[in-house]
Amino acid sequence: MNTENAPILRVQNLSASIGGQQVVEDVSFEVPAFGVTGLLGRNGVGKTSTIKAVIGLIPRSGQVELDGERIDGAETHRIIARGVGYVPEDREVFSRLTVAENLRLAERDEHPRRQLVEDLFPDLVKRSAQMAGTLSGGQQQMVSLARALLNTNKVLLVDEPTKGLAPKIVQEVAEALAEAARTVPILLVEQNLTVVRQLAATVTVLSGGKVALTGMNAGEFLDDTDLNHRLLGVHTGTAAANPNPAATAAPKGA
Ligand SMILES: Nc1ncnc2c1ncn2[C@@H]1O[C@H](COP(=O)(O)OP(=O)(O)OP(=O)(O)O)[C@@H](O)[C@H]1O
Repeated sequence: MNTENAPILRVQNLSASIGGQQVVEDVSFEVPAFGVTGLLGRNGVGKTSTIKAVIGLIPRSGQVELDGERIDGAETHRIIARGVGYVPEDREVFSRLTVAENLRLAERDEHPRRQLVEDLFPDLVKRSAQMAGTLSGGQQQMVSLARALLNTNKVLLVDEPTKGLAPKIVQEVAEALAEAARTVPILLVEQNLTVVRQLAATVTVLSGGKVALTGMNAGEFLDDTDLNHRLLGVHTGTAAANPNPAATAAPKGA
């Protein structure tokens, strides 16, 4: 049970390799039990790999505690069942199933939170009979988020939810995440710094597979032009700037 101020997720000395190459090196950080925590860094620094290592999708060493209990020895499906919701970068909807079928397949709890999901995503209710593969990128992102929110999770790991979406849809996804964060703490990998500023209380920043800073107030980080330039490669002041221009330059299907 989470006691006040105890982190919901504690990652210590996490290392992971892909194809024999170390992509996460001795990473330690905590995710508070409330609100949104940003996991930031330039392209290729190991953000996705860190999330995958936390849930055992890639081989890892080190210690991961969920709500005070070790999960680093467990298999991915058991970690998910213990309350770690995962919203992957590429959304991974079942394109040949309907929206309703995608959601039903994700239901794990005896009493899935259908009402919450319907309230958050009214558009998905209207589209429940539509094949998920024919949805826009933004709508697929909503399906992906909705699937994670149907179950009662202790924490959600959300990987680049606004990537490739048009600005208006980015805002819709951000608002859905803000609502979701009222019910579950979120670790958010996000390149869009406007979204980070809007949602995150604190940030951990990776650089070259290692932690460059952790637990810093998000607003203070984003206001620090030098830090932003050094760690993200962006000049802020224009905190709306995106360190990965491709992420907003080419909205796909949104
Ligand atoms: N399947 C893979 N095979 C080989 N190398 C990989 C694979 N996936 C990731 N990597 C490498 O691991 C490193 C970390 O990648 P990762 O996707 O974790 O970074 P990231 O910070 O999430 O990047 P991005 O912001 O571009 O998604 C990179 O050098 C990448 O090239």
